[in-house]
Amino acid sequence: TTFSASSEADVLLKFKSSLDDEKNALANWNGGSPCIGDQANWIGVLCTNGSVWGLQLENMGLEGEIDVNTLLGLPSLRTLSFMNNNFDGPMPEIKKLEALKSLFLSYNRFSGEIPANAFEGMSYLKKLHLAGNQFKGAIPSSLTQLPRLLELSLEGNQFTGQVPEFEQHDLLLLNVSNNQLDGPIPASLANMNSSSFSGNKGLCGGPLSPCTPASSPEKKSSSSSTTMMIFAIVAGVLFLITLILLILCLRRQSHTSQSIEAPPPSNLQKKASFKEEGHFRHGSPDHSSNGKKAENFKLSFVREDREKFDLQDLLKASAEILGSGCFGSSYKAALFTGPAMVVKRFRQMNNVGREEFQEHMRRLGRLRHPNLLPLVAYYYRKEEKLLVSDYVENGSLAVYLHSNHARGKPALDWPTRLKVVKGVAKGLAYLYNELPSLIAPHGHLKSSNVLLTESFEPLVTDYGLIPVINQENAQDLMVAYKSPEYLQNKRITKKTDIWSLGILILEILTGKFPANFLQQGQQGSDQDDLATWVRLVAGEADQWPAEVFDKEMRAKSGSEGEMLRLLKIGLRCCEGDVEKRWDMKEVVEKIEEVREKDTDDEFYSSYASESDVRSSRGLSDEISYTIPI
Ligand SMILES: Nc1ncnc2c1ncn2[C@@H]1O[C@H](COP(=O)(O)OP(=O)(O)OP(=O)(O)O)[C@@H](O)[C@H]1O
Repeated sequence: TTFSASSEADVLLKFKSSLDDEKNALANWNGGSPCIGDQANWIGVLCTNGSVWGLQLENMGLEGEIDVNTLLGLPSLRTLSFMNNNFDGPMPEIKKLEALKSLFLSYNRFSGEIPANAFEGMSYLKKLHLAGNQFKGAIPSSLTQLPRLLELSLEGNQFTGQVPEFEQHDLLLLNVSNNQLDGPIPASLANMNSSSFSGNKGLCGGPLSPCTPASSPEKKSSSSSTTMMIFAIVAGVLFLITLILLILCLRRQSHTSQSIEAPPPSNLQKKASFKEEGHFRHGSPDHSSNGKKAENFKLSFVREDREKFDLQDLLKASAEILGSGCFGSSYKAALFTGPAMVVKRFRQMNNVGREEFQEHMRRLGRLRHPNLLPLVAYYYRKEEKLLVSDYVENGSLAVYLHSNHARGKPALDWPTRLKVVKGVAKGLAYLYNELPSLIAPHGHLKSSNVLLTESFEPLVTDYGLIPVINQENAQDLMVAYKSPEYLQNKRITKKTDIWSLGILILEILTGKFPANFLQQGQQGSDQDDLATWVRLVAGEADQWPAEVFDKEMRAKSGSEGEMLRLLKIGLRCCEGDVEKRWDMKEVVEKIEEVREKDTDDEFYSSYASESDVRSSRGLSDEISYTIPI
């Protein structure tokens, strides 16, 4: 049976009706066909031949029910991603979608046990990502029966029991770290990296330390009753202490809850022609009665060369939310006569007083480089700060790398990706020169902080903020604090930004989202990042590591050597040992040496196909394709 486009539209609309789309992210799911040929007309929909083959509804603040039965009406559906939303409740009954090849549910709030047979019969499933939820109980045994499984990411849940045997599998990626698993690691997984298992107190064997009699669950259960009693007493005392601390904490909170849960509405809110009250959960325009004087809305400009305006000027036109990051939301607001601006709201910025803040903003305002997005103005209030910069029409690199399908735009090709890397490296080198007093002059380099001009020149943003960010929050918020040196030694160095650049390069080349590989805010090793995955996959390939590169990246034939060279640079930047890691100067030099191949050969699109790409490509012999690990 062929399904007409209109019936797929109906299916999707029915699917949407059970979702809770508070941010109205799926606003353009209204009329027409979701797909026109291979192009998506609706956001988050992936299309092939006029049919829906995937849904990529990520970072949209979605909640509600994932109505699997309705999705059965999409016969070409092969991939589903609901990563980074707010879905909760039990694992959806996904096995009904027998033809599914990949499922990404990481970083939601799913909970409860997953039935042992939850994945039974899913003979096409290759990738299953459930990281960062609250699943508990045993790892479902049906996973071991999936004939095509390649990637299994279960980290950051509360799975208990033993790691099952994956005998018939050639898993490329396995991560069960940060759960509550115990017992020996099965022999079939013994050659996996230790980071795949770290953060489970009871696991042993394989790449971890050898199992001792005490680590065997059977032995544990036969412990003498005296040990049990001592344990019970200690647990009881601990429970009491926790209870007392909790009560004290609650008391303290009740004193401060005014400021935590309902801070006074900001001037921005009060003035808000912003209609999205939901986005200002902590206050609404209704509370704006205590009108303040206009001078309170005054922006402080850090550049002389810009026309001055006030917050009111910005807010006369309606504002549009661009997205919510770690610190708060960013809004696009248009001046009446003049360009659109972006106002980014920061809450965790009370590290320094007004004077010092002002001085630092002025320092940032003096920076000028073709690859830096200039800071234009700021607004200071004790509780929150607003930073104002130009709106960049083309949006962020993150969107180009991870949602291009949804936007119906072609994926970035190799020359463009190389140009972006070169520009970012230059911007970073400039920051290193101009802000020598900062340990990590950028501190927050990631793909959503790289904006693209019309000609795809990168503009780096959110730089130089480490000195003004609250130190107690920085660990949860900023990229520099996810580096191996911080996770291991609580140390940030002059080379920490190089690590972020390395991860960014690998993200650009692989098309993979680095946060999926990071241990979310947990103390851990440096082994869990995207670089580890690249080393693992590329190291196992004895030829050109096709699996590593983004399949969507188009390039002229013969570019492989240069692509590989950049991949190796990315890996050198991610070197866990800071001493061995390249410094800024070295990295920029190496990146500059990478050239885009200058021939008129036809474009090939072999990365777009899932079939074996090696045969379709003329590999030149002089290049070594193996990655030294
Ligand atoms: N000046 C700008 N022009 C166009 N888009 C922007 C601009 N600044 C930010 N954006 C986009 O708006 C969205 C939200 O950005 P924001 O900076 O608030 O969060 P983030 O970068 O995702 O996370 P973080 O808060 O950690 O920096 C992102 O997709 C970002 O790329």
